Amino acid sequence: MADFEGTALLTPSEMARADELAIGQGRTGLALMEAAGKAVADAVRLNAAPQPVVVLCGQGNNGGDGFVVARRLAAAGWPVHVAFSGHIDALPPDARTNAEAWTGETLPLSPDALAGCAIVVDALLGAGLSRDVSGDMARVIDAVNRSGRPVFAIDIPSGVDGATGAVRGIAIKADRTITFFRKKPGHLLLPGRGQSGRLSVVDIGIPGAVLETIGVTLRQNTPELWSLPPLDAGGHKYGRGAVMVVSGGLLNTGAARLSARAALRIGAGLVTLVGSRDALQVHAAQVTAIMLREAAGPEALAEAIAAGKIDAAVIGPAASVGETTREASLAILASGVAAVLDADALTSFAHTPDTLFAAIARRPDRPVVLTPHGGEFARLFGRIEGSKVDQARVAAERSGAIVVLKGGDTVVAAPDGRAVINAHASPLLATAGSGDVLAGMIAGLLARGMTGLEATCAAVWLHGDAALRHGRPGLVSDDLPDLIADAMAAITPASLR
Ligand SMILES: NC(=O)C1=CN([C@@H]2O[C@H](COP(=O)(O)OP(=O)(O)OC[C@H]3O[C@@H](n4cnc5c(N)ncnc54)[C@H](O)[C@@H]3O)[C@@H](O)[C@H]2O)[C@@H](O)CC1
Ligand SMILES: [K+]
Repeated sequence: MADFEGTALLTPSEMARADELAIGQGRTGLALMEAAGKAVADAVRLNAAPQPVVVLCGQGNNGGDGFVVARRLAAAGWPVHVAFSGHIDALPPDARTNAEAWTGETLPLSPDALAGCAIVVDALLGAGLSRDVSGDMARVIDAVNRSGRPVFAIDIPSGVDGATGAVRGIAIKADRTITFFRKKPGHLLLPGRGQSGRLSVVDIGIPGAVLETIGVTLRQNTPELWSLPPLDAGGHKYGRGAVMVVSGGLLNTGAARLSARAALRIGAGLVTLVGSRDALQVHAAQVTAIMLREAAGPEALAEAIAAGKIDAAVIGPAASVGETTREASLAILASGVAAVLDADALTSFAHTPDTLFAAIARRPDRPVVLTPHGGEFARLFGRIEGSKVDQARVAAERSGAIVVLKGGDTVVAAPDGRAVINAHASPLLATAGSGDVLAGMIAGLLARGMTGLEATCAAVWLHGDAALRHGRPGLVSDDLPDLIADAMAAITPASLR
Protein backbone atom coordinates (compact mmCIF):
# COMPACT_ATOMS: atom_id res chain seq x y z
CA MET A 1 0.00 0.00 0.00
CA ALA A 2 1.32 3.42 -0.96
CA ASP A 3 2.65 5.24 2.04
CA PHE A 4 1.16 8.65 1.45
CA GLU A 5 1.76 10.54 4.68
CA GLY A 6 -1.10 13.00 4.17
CA THR A 7 -3.55 10.24 4.88
CA ALA A 8 -2.05 9.39 8.28
CA LEU A 9 -4.32 9.63 11.31
CA LEU A 10 -2.86 10.29 14.74
CA THR A 11 -4.35 9.17 18.03
CA PRO A 12 -4.17 11.77 20.81
CA SER A 13 -1.10 10.10 22.31
CA GLU A 14 0.62 9.93 18.91
CA MET A 15 -0.20 13.61 18.40
CA ALA A 16 1.33 14.45 21.77
CA ARG A 17 4.42 12.54 20.63
CA ALA A 18 4.46 14.51 17.35
CA ASP A 19 4.40 17.76 19.38
CA GLU A 20 7.22 16.44 21.57
CA LEU A 21 9.33 15.36 18.58
CA ALA A 22 8.81 18.73 16.89
CA ILE A 23 9.87 20.47 20.09
CA GLY A 24 12.91 18.17 20.27
CA GLN A 25 13.83 19.34 16.78
CA GLY A 26 13.99 22.99 17.71
CA ARG A 27 10.37 24.15 17.58
CA THR A 28 9.04 25.65 20.79
CA GLY A 29 5.70 24.72 22.30
CA LEU A 30 4.83 28.41 22.33
CA ALA A 31 5.50 28.74 18.61
CA LEU A 32 3.30 25.71 17.88
CA MET A 33 0.54 27.17 20.04
CA GLU A 34 0.84 30.56 18.38
CA ALA A 35 0.59 28.91 14.94
CA ALA A 36 -2.43 26.89 16.07
CA GLY A 37 -4.22 29.93 17.50
CA LYS A 38 -3.36 32.03 14.46
CA ALA A 39 -4.84 29.40 12.12
CA VAL A 40 -8.10 29.37 14.07
CA ALA A 41 -8.31 33.17 14.30
CA ASP A 42 -7.67 33.36 10.54
CA ALA A 43 -10.43 30.82 9.90
CA VAL A 44 -12.90 32.87 11.96
CA ARG A 45 -11.90 36.08 10.18
CA LEU A 46 -12.17 34.46 6.75
CA ASN A 47 -15.61 33.08 7.41
CA ALA A 48 -17.38 35.98 9.12
CA ALA A 49 -17.50 39.74 9.38
CA PRO A 50 -16.38 41.25 12.71
CA GLN A 51 -18.97 40.49 15.40
CA PRO A 52 -18.91 39.63 19.09
CA VAL A 53 -17.04 36.39 19.85
CA VAL A 54 -16.79 34.35 23.02
CA VAL A 55 -13.79 32.05 23.38
CA LEU A 56 -14.46 29.22 25.83
CA CYS A 57 -11.14 28.23 27.37
CA GLY A 58 -10.42 25.03 29.28
CA GLN A 59 -7.59 24.18 31.62
CA GLY A 60 -5.09 22.67 29.21
CA ASN A 61 -3.21 23.60 26.06
CA ASN A 62 -6.43 23.61 24.03
CA GLY A 63 -7.44 26.52 26.26
CA GLY A 64 -4.00 28.02 25.60
CA ASP A 65 -4.80 28.03 21.87
CA GLY A 66 -8.07 29.75 22.78
CA PHE A 67 -6.25 32.62 24.51
CA VAL A 68 -4.16 33.09 21.35
CA VAL A 69 -7.33 33.23 19.24
CA ALA A 70 -8.88 35.81 21.62
CA ARG A 71 -5.76 38.01 21.51
CA ARG A 72 -5.49 37.85 17.73
CA LEU A 73 -9.18 38.55 17.05
CA ALA A 74 -9.12 41.45 19.51
CA ALA A 75 -5.99 42.82 17.83
CA ALA A 76 -7.89 42.70 14.54
CA GLY A 77 -10.58 44.87 16.09
CA TRP A 78 -13.18 42.19 16.88
CA PRO A 79 -15.22 42.45 20.10
CA VAL A 80 -14.02 39.40 22.07
CA HIS A 81 -14.36 38.04 25.56
CA VAL A 82 -13.04 34.86 27.13
CA ALA A 83 -14.94 32.47 29.40
CA PHE A 84 -12.57 30.65 31.75
CA SER A 85 -13.04 29.23 35.22
CA GLY A 86 -9.71 27.72 36.09
CA HIS A 87 -6.70 29.11 37.87
CA ILE A 88 -4.18 30.66 35.55
CA ASP A 89 -1.42 29.27 37.78
CA ALA A 90 -2.66 25.72 37.18
CA LEU A 91 -2.40 25.97 33.38
CA PRO A 92 0.44 24.19 31.59
CA PRO A 93 3.32 26.66 30.94
CA ASP A 94 2.57 27.68 27.32
CA ALA A 95 -1.14 28.05 28.00
CA ARG A 96 -0.34 30.09 31.09
CA THR A 97 1.90 32.43 29.09
CA ASN A 98 -0.94 33.06 26.65
CA ALA A 99 -3.54 33.47 29.40
CA GLU A 100 -1.30 36.08 31.04
CA ALA A 101 -0.92 37.86 27.71
CA TRP A 102 -4.72 38.19 27.38
CA THR A 103 -5.70 41.67 28.50
CA GLY A 104 -9.36 41.65 27.49
CA GLU A 105 -12.44 40.72 29.50
CA THR A 106 -12.66 37.26 31.13
CA LEU A 107 -15.98 35.96 32.47
CA PRO A 108 -16.58 32.82 34.52
CA LEU A 109 -17.32 29.75 32.43
CA SER A 110 -21.12 29.52 32.52
CA PRO A 111 -24.02 29.69 30.06
CA ASP A 112 -24.28 33.43 30.94
CA ALA A 113 -20.96 34.00 29.17
CA LEU A 114 -22.71 33.39 25.85
CA ALA A 115 -24.90 36.47 26.23
CA GLY A 116 -24.42 39.03 23.49
CA CYS A 117 -21.97 36.99 21.43
CA ALA A 118 -22.59 35.94 17.84
CA ILE A 119 -19.80 33.36 17.38
CA VAL A 120 -18.40 30.73 19.74
CA VAL A 121 -14.82 29.48 19.71
CA ASP A 122 -14.52 26.16 21.53
CA ALA A 123 -11.18 25.77 23.30
CA LEU A 124 -12.43 23.73 26.23
CA LEU A 125 -10.82 20.35 25.61
CA GLY A 126 -8.49 18.74 23.10
CA ALA A 127 -8.63 15.23 21.71
CA GLY A 128 -7.25 13.29 24.69
CA LEU A 129 -10.03 13.23 27.28
CA SER A 130 -9.29 11.65 30.62
CA ARG A 131 -12.93 11.39 31.73
CA ASP A 132 -16.50 12.17 30.71
CA VAL A 133 -17.54 15.81 30.59
CA SER A 134 -19.67 16.92 33.54
CA GLY A 135 -20.52 19.88 35.76
CA ASP A 136 -20.13 23.49 34.56
CA MET A 137 -18.41 22.45 31.37
CA ALA A 138 -21.31 20.15 30.44
CA ARG A 139 -23.79 22.94 31.14
CA VAL A 140 -21.89 25.37 28.94
CA ILE A 141 -21.62 22.84 26.10
CA ASP A 142 -25.34 22.17 26.31
CA ALA A 143 -26.05 25.92 26.19
CA VAL A 144 -23.75 26.38 23.18
CA ASN A 145 -25.45 23.54 21.30
CA ARG A 146 -28.89 24.96 22.05
CA SER A 147 -27.86 28.50 21.13
CA GLY A 148 -27.70 27.85 17.40
CA ARG A 149 -24.66 30.14 17.12
CA PRO A 150 -21.87 29.15 14.75
CA VAL A 151 -19.11 27.27 16.57
CA PHE A 152 -15.44 27.02 15.59
CA ALA A 153 -13.87 24.11 17.46
CA ILE A 154 -10.14 24.12 18.11
CA ASP A 155 -8.59 20.75 17.31
CA ILE A 156 -11.75 18.72 18.01
CA PRO A 157 -15.22 19.52 19.33
CA SER A 158 -14.82 19.40 23.11
CA GLY A 159 -16.26 16.20 24.53
CA VAL A 160 -15.43 14.10 21.46
CA ASP A 161 -12.83 11.45 22.22
CA GLY A 162 -10.11 11.87 19.60
CA ALA A 163 -9.15 8.21 19.68
CA THR A 164 -12.61 6.68 19.35
CA GLY A 165 -15.01 9.35 18.08
CA ALA A 166 -17.23 8.73 21.12
CA VAL A 167 -19.12 11.56 22.76
CA ARG A 168 -17.95 11.46 26.37
CA GLY A 169 -21.10 12.59 28.19
CA ILE A 170 -21.79 15.61 26.00
CA ALA A 171 -19.87 17.27 23.18
CA ILE A 172 -19.83 20.52 21.26
CA LYS A 173 -21.60 20.37 17.91
CA ALA A 174 -19.26 22.42 15.73
CA ASP A 175 -19.79 24.05 12.36
CA ARG A 176 -16.07 24.14 11.69
CA THR A 177 -13.20 22.25 13.29
CA ILE A 178 -9.62 23.28 12.75
CA THR A 179 -7.14 20.60 13.67
CA PHE A 180 -3.37 20.58 13.51
CA PHE A 181 -0.81 18.56 11.53
CA ARG A 182 -2.99 15.51 10.83
CA LYS A 183 -6.59 14.42 11.45
CA LYS A 184 -7.40 12.29 14.47
CA PRO A 185 -9.50 9.06 14.32
CA GLY A 186 -12.26 10.83 16.28
CA HIS A 187 -12.78 13.26 13.39
CA LEU A 188 -13.75 10.37 11.10
CA LEU A 189 -15.33 7.79 13.39
CA LEU A 190 -18.98 8.27 14.31
CA PRO A 191 -20.44 10.09 16.13
CA GLY A 192 -17.36 12.36 16.27
CA ARG A 193 -17.46 12.98 12.53
CA GLY A 194 -20.98 14.36 12.83
CA GLN A 195 -19.94 16.68 15.68
CA SER A 196 -16.98 18.13 13.78
CA GLY A 197 -18.75 19.99 10.96
CA ARG A 198 -16.40 21.09 8.19
CA LEU A 199 -12.93 19.88 9.10
CA SER A 200 -9.69 21.53 8.07
CA VAL A 201 -6.15 20.48 8.85
CA VAL A 202 -3.48 23.14 9.21
CA ASP A 203 0.28 22.99 9.28
CA ILE A 204 1.68 24.45 12.51
CA GLY A 205 5.31 23.66 11.78
CA ILE A 206 5.56 20.01 12.83
CA PRO A 207 7.87 18.25 10.34
CA GLY A 208 6.18 15.43 8.38
CA ALA A 209 9.20 13.22 9.11
CA VAL A 210 8.02 12.67 12.69
CA LEU A 211 5.35 10.33 11.27
CA GLU A 212 8.03 7.79 10.47
CA THR A 213 9.43 7.93 13.98
CA ILE A 214 5.95 7.47 15.40
CA GLY A 215 5.26 4.54 13.04
CA VAL A 216 1.73 5.47 12.04
CA THR A 217 -0.42 2.48 11.05
CA LEU A 218 -3.84 4.13 10.74
CA ARG A 219 -4.89 6.06 7.66
CA GLN A 220 -7.87 7.70 6.06
CA ASN A 221 -9.19 5.94 2.97
CA THR A 222 -8.49 8.09 -0.08
CA PRO A 223 -7.47 7.20 -3.64
CA GLU A 224 -3.91 8.13 -2.70
CA LEU A 225 -3.69 4.87 -0.75
CA TRP A 226 -4.21 2.54 -3.73
CA SER A 227 -4.36 2.53 -7.49
CA LEU A 228 -6.65 0.61 -9.80
CA PRO A 229 -4.76 -1.71 -12.15
CA PRO A 230 -4.39 -0.17 -15.61
CA LEU A 231 -6.09 -1.93 -18.51
CA ASP A 232 -3.67 -3.65 -20.82
CA ALA A 233 -4.12 -2.71 -24.50
CA GLY A 234 -3.42 -6.29 -25.53
CA GLY A 235 -5.31 -7.81 -22.64
CA HIS A 236 -8.01 -10.48 -22.79
CA LYS A 237 -10.83 -11.25 -20.40
CA TYR A 238 -8.95 -13.94 -18.49
CA GLY A 239 -6.17 -11.46 -17.83
CA ARG A 240 -8.68 -9.28 -16.00
CA GLY A 241 -9.59 -12.05 -13.62
CA ALA A 242 -12.52 -14.38 -13.09
CA VAL A 243 -14.97 -14.10 -10.20
CA MET A 244 -17.38 -16.70 -8.90
CA VAL A 245 -20.40 -15.74 -6.80
CA VAL A 246 -22.26 -18.44 -4.89
CA SER A 247 -26.01 -18.00 -5.26
CA GLY A 248 -28.72 -18.42 -2.66
CA GLY A 249 -31.62 -20.77 -3.38
CA LEU A 250 -34.64 -20.38 -5.65
CA LEU A 251 -36.26 -17.59 -3.66
CA ASN A 252 -33.00 -15.88 -2.62
CA THR A 253 -31.11 -15.11 -5.80
CA GLY A 254 -31.11 -11.28 -5.87
CA ALA A 255 -28.25 -10.70 -3.42
CA ALA A 256 -25.77 -12.86 -5.35
CA ARG A 257 -26.82 -11.16 -8.58
CA LEU A 258 -26.02 -7.76 -7.06
CA SER A 259 -22.56 -9.03 -6.13
CA ALA A 260 -22.01 -10.51 -9.56
CA ARG A 261 -23.06 -7.31 -11.37
CA ALA A 262 -20.76 -5.25 -9.16
CA ALA A 263 -17.82 -7.59 -9.75
CA LEU A 264 -18.28 -7.34 -13.51
CA ARG A 265 -18.80 -3.58 -13.47
CA ILE A 266 -15.64 -2.97 -11.44
CA GLY A 267 -13.65 -4.72 -14.11
CA ALA A 268 -13.40 -8.46 -13.59
CA GLY A 269 -13.09 -10.12 -17.00
CA LEU A 270 -15.56 -12.92 -16.30
CA VAL A 271 -18.16 -13.44 -13.60
CA THR A 272 -20.01 -16.69 -12.96
CA LEU A 273 -22.97 -17.28 -10.68
CA VAL A 274 -23.01 -20.80 -9.31
CA GLY A 275 -25.85 -22.58 -7.54
CA SER A 276 -28.70 -25.02 -7.86
CA ARG A 277 -30.49 -25.48 -11.17
CA ASP A 278 -33.71 -23.83 -9.98
CA ALA A 279 -31.81 -20.78 -8.69
CA LEU A 280 -29.93 -20.52 -11.98
CA GLN A 281 -33.21 -20.50 -13.88
CA VAL A 282 -34.17 -17.33 -12.03
CA HIS A 283 -30.77 -15.79 -12.76
CA ALA A 284 -31.05 -16.80 -16.42
CA ALA A 285 -34.09 -14.58 -16.77
CA GLN A 286 -32.15 -11.61 -15.38
CA VAL A 287 -28.54 -11.62 -16.54
CA THR A 288 -26.73 -11.41 -19.85
CA ALA A 289 -22.97 -10.88 -19.54
CA ILE A 290 -22.82 -12.91 -16.32
CA MET A 291 -22.34 -16.64 -16.78
CA LEU A 292 -24.16 -19.42 -14.94
CA ARG A 293 -22.90 -22.78 -13.78
CA GLU A 294 -24.73 -25.43 -11.86
CA ALA A 295 -22.88 -26.53 -8.74
CA ALA A 296 -24.48 -27.85 -5.60
CA GLY A 297 -22.30 -29.00 -2.71
CA PRO A 298 -18.67 -28.41 -1.82
CA GLU A 299 -17.15 -30.83 -4.36
CA ALA A 300 -19.07 -29.30 -7.22
CA LEU A 301 -17.94 -25.85 -6.09
CA ALA A 302 -14.30 -26.93 -6.07
CA GLU A 303 -14.76 -28.29 -9.60
CA ALA A 304 -16.39 -25.05 -10.74
CA ILE A 305 -13.45 -23.06 -9.35
CA ALA A 306 -10.96 -25.23 -11.22
CA ALA A 307 -12.97 -25.36 -14.45
CA GLY A 308 -13.65 -21.60 -14.46
CA LYS A 309 -10.03 -20.67 -13.67
CA ILE A 310 -11.53 -18.61 -10.87
CA ASP A 311 -9.36 -15.96 -9.19
CA ALA A 312 -11.77 -14.70 -6.52
CA ALA A 313 -14.99 -15.98 -4.99
CA VAL A 314 -17.83 -14.41 -3.03
CA ILE A 315 -19.97 -16.40 -0.67
CA GLY A 316 -22.58 -15.23 1.80
CA PRO A 317 -25.12 -12.90 0.19
CA ALA A 318 -28.48 -14.59 0.93
CA ALA A 319 -26.62 -17.91 0.98
CA SER A 320 -28.61 -19.17 4.03
CA VAL A 321 -27.13 -19.80 7.45
CA GLY A 322 -25.99 -23.30 8.30
CA GLU A 323 -23.96 -26.29 7.34
CA THR A 324 -24.36 -25.99 3.56
CA THR A 325 -22.91 -22.48 3.52
CA ARG A 326 -20.24 -23.44 6.06
CA GLU A 327 -19.07 -26.38 3.94
CA ALA A 328 -19.18 -24.31 0.77
CA SER A 329 -17.12 -21.57 2.43
CA LEU A 330 -14.55 -24.11 3.57
CA ALA A 331 -14.37 -25.54 0.04
CA ILE A 332 -13.69 -22.07 -1.36
CA LEU A 333 -11.01 -21.41 1.25
CA ALA A 334 -9.41 -24.80 0.59
CA SER A 335 -9.27 -24.08 -3.14
CA GLY A 336 -6.87 -21.22 -2.48
CA VAL A 337 -8.70 -18.53 -4.49
CA ALA A 338 -9.00 -15.02 -3.07
CA ALA A 339 -12.19 -15.09 -1.04
CA VAL A 340 -14.79 -12.63 0.22
CA LEU A 341 -16.98 -13.99 3.00
CA ASP A 342 -20.03 -11.86 3.65
CA ALA A 343 -23.39 -11.99 5.45
CA ASP A 344 -24.66 -15.59 5.93
CA ALA A 345 -21.19 -17.05 5.39
CA LEU A 346 -20.04 -15.15 8.49
CA THR A 347 -23.06 -16.05 10.58
CA SER A 348 -22.67 -19.71 9.58
CA PHE A 349 -19.46 -19.76 11.64
CA ALA A 350 -20.95 -17.99 14.67
CA HIS A 351 -20.62 -21.14 16.79
CA THR A 352 -17.39 -22.38 15.22
CA PRO A 353 -15.26 -19.31 14.48
CA ASP A 354 -12.05 -21.24 15.10
CA THR A 355 -12.89 -23.61 12.24
CA LEU A 356 -13.06 -20.59 9.93
CA PHE A 357 -9.87 -19.03 11.28
CA ALA A 358 -7.99 -22.34 10.95
CA ALA A 359 -9.11 -22.67 7.32
CA ILE A 360 -7.88 -19.13 6.64
CA ALA A 361 -4.55 -19.89 8.33
CA ARG A 362 -3.98 -22.87 6.01
CA ARG A 363 -3.77 -20.53 2.99
CA PRO A 364 -1.65 -17.57 4.01
CA ASP A 365 -0.69 -16.51 0.49
CA ARG A 366 -4.06 -15.47 -0.92
CA PRO A 367 -6.26 -12.83 0.68
CA VAL A 368 -9.46 -13.55 2.58
CA VAL A 369 -11.77 -10.61 3.26
CA LEU A 370 -14.53 -10.76 5.88
CA THR A 371 -17.19 -8.05 5.53
CA PRO A 372 -19.35 -8.01 8.68
CA HIS A 373 -21.71 -5.28 9.78
CA GLY A 374 -21.87 -4.72 13.54
CA GLY A 375 -24.29 -7.61 14.24
CA GLU A 376 -22.39 -10.15 12.16
CA PHE A 377 -19.14 -8.95 13.72
CA ALA A 378 -20.46 -9.55 17.24
CA ARG A 379 -21.74 -13.00 16.29
CA LEU A 380 -18.38 -14.05 14.87
CA PHE A 381 -15.92 -12.32 17.21
CA GLY A 382 -17.94 -11.77 20.39
CA ARG A 383 -17.46 -8.57 22.33
CA ILE A 384 -14.14 -6.80 21.73
CA GLU A 385 -13.26 -3.72 23.78
CA GLY A 386 -12.02 -0.44 22.37
CA SER A 387 -12.73 1.82 19.43
CA LYS A 388 -14.07 0.55 16.13
CA VAL A 389 -10.47 0.58 14.88
CA ASP A 390 -9.29 -1.47 17.87
CA GLN A 391 -12.10 -3.96 17.34
CA ALA A 392 -11.39 -4.41 13.63
CA ARG A 393 -7.67 -4.80 14.32
CA VAL A 394 -8.19 -7.48 16.96
CA ALA A 395 -10.59 -9.32 14.65
CA ALA A 396 -8.15 -9.16 11.72
CA GLU A 397 -5.32 -10.49 13.84
CA ARG A 398 -7.46 -13.26 15.32
CA SER A 399 -8.94 -14.38 12.00
CA GLY A 400 -5.92 -13.85 9.76
CA ALA A 401 -8.26 -12.08 7.31
CA ILE A 402 -8.79 -8.54 6.20
CA VAL A 403 -11.77 -7.37 8.21
CA VAL A 404 -14.19 -4.76 6.91
CA LEU A 405 -16.24 -3.56 9.87
CA LYS A 406 -19.01 -1.80 8.02
CA GLY A 407 -21.10 1.26 8.83
CA GLY A 408 -21.12 4.97 8.10
CA ASP A 409 -17.51 4.90 9.30
CA THR A 410 -16.31 1.61 7.83
CA VAL A 411 -12.98 0.42 9.20
CA VAL A 412 -10.74 -1.92 7.21
CA ALA A 413 -8.03 -3.74 9.18
CA ALA A 414 -5.32 -6.15 8.08
CA PRO A 415 -3.81 -8.91 10.23
CA ASP A 416 -0.48 -7.01 10.35
CA GLY A 417 -2.10 -4.08 12.20
CA ARG A 418 -2.54 -1.64 9.32
CA ALA A 419 -5.98 -0.06 9.43
CA VAL A 420 -7.95 2.43 7.39
CA ILE A 421 -11.05 4.49 8.22
CA ASN A 422 -13.43 5.34 5.39
CA ALA A 423 -15.42 8.55 5.68
CA HIS A 424 -16.20 8.76 1.95
CA ALA A 425 -19.71 7.39 2.18
CA SER A 426 -23.34 8.33 2.14
CA PRO A 427 -26.18 7.44 4.51
CA LEU A 428 -27.99 6.31 1.35
CA LEU A 429 -25.88 3.15 1.57
CA ALA A 430 -27.99 1.94 4.49
CA THR A 431 -30.27 0.05 2.11
CA ALA A 432 -30.92 -3.63 1.44
CA GLY A 433 -28.30 -5.19 -0.82
CA SER A 434 -25.67 -2.48 -0.46
CA GLY A 435 -23.32 -4.91 1.30
CA ASP A 436 -23.81 -7.50 -1.45
CA VAL A 437 -22.64 -4.92 -3.98
CA LEU A 438 -19.58 -4.14 -1.86
CA ALA A 439 -18.65 -7.83 -1.57
CA GLY A 440 -18.78 -8.14 -5.37
CA MET A 441 -16.68 -5.01 -5.83
CA ILE A 442 -13.98 -6.32 -3.50
CA ALA A 443 -13.91 -9.67 -5.30
CA GLY A 444 -13.73 -7.93 -8.68
CA LEU A 445 -10.67 -5.95 -7.65
CA LEU A 446 -9.04 -8.99 -6.04
CA ALA A 447 -9.56 -10.87 -9.30
CA ARG A 448 -7.93 -7.98 -11.15
CA GLY A 449 -4.82 -8.67 -9.10
CA MET A 450 -4.87 -5.97 -6.44
CA THR A 451 -3.53 -6.94 -3.02
CA GLY A 452 -6.05 -7.71 -0.29
CA LEU A 453 -5.89 -4.43 1.61
CA GLU A 454 -5.70 -2.24 -1.50
CA ALA A 455 -8.58 -4.01 -3.24
CA THR A 456 -10.71 -3.74 -0.13
CA CYS A 457 -9.98 -0.07 0.52
CA ALA A 458 -10.52 0.81 -3.14
CA ALA A 459 -13.85 -1.04 -3.21
CA VAL A 460 -15.04 0.59 0.01
CA TRP A 461 -14.14 4.05 -1.31
CA LEU A 462 -15.69 3.49 -4.75
CA HIS A 463 -18.83 2.06 -3.14
CA GLY A 464 -19.15 5.26 -1.08
CA ASP A 465 -18.36 7.37 -4.12
CA ALA A 466 -21.04 5.62 -6.19
CA ALA A 467 -23.66 6.47 -3.56
CA LEU A 468 -22.44 10.07 -3.29
CA ARG A 469 -22.73 10.33 -7.06
CA HIS A 470 -26.39 9.30 -6.88
CA GLY A 471 -26.69 12.49 -4.82
CA ARG A 472 -30.40 12.41 -4.08
CA PRO A 473 -32.84 10.29 -2.09
CA GLY A 474 -34.15 7.06 -3.52
CA LEU A 475 -30.94 5.09 -4.05
CA VAL A 476 -31.55 1.34 -4.25
CA SER A 477 -28.77 -1.21 -4.42
CA ASP A 478 -29.66 -2.10 -8.02
CA ASP A 479 -28.50 1.45 -8.94
CA LEU A 480 -25.04 1.04 -7.42
CA PRO A 481 -23.31 -1.21 -9.96
CA ASP A 482 -24.16 1.25 -12.73
CA LEU A 483 -22.63 4.14 -10.79
CA ILE A 484 -19.29 2.35 -10.39
CA ALA A 485 -18.13 3.26 -13.89
CA ASP A 486 -18.31 7.01 -13.22
CA ALA A 487 -16.72 6.57 -9.80
CA MET A 488 -13.77 4.77 -11.40
CA ALA A 489 -13.52 7.18 -14.31
CA ALA A 490 -13.15 10.12 -11.95
CA ILE A 491 -9.94 8.70 -10.47
CA THR A 492 -8.49 7.10 -13.58
CA PRO A 493 -6.38 9.18 -15.98
CA ALA A 494 -8.03 9.24 -19.40
CA SER A 495 -5.03 7.47 -20.98
CA LEU A 496 -5.62 4.41 -18.79
CA ARG A 497 -9.39 4.06 -19.15
N1 LIG B 1 2.79 21.73 22.51
C1 LIG B 1 1.63 21.18 22.43
O1 LIG B 1 1.41 20.15 23.05
C2 LIG B 1 0.57 21.80 21.59
C3 LIG B 1 -0.75 21.62 21.93
N2 LIG B 1 -1.73 22.21 21.26
C4 LIG B 1 -3.10 22.22 21.79
O2 LIG B 1 -3.12 21.50 22.99
C5 LIG B 1 -4.21 20.62 23.01
C6 LIG B 1 -3.89 19.44 23.87
O3 LIG B 1 -3.55 19.97 25.12
P1 LIG B 1 -3.66 19.16 26.45
O4 LIG B 1 -2.94 17.89 26.31
O5 LIG B 1 -3.23 20.09 27.53
O6 LIG B 1 -5.18 18.77 26.55
P2 LIG B 1 -6.46 19.64 26.96
O7 LIG B 1 -6.37 21.02 26.52
O8 LIG B 1 -7.63 18.83 26.59
O9 LIG B 1 -6.40 19.72 28.55
C7 LIG B 1 -6.19 18.63 29.34
C8 LIG B 1 -6.73 19.00 30.71
O10 LIG B 1 -8.12 18.81 30.70
C9 LIG B 1 -8.48 17.92 31.71
N3 LIG B 1 -9.58 17.10 31.23
C10 LIG B 1 -9.51 15.99 30.48
N4 LIG B 1 -10.75 15.51 30.24
C11 LIG B 1 -11.61 16.34 30.88
C12 LIG B 1 -13.01 16.37 31.04
N5 LIG B 1 -13.76 15.43 30.46
N6 LIG B 1 -13.56 17.36 31.75
C13 LIG B 1 -12.80 18.30 32.30
N7 LIG B 1 -11.46 18.33 32.21
C14 LIG B 1 -10.86 17.35 31.51
C15 LIG B 1 -7.25 17.14 32.03
O11 LIG B 1 -7.31 16.69 33.34
C16 LIG B 1 -6.17 18.17 31.80
O12 LIG B 1 -6.05 18.99 32.92
C17 LIG B 1 -4.47 20.29 21.58
O13 LIG B 1 -5.82 19.94 21.43
C18 LIG B 1 -4.12 21.58 20.88
O14 LIG B 1 -5.27 22.39 20.83
C19 LIG B 1 -1.42 23.21 20.24
O15 LIG B 1 -1.27 24.41 20.93
C20 LIG B 1 -0.16 22.88 19.50
C21 LIG B 1 0.97 22.63 20.43
K1 LIG C 1 -11.90 21.94 21.47
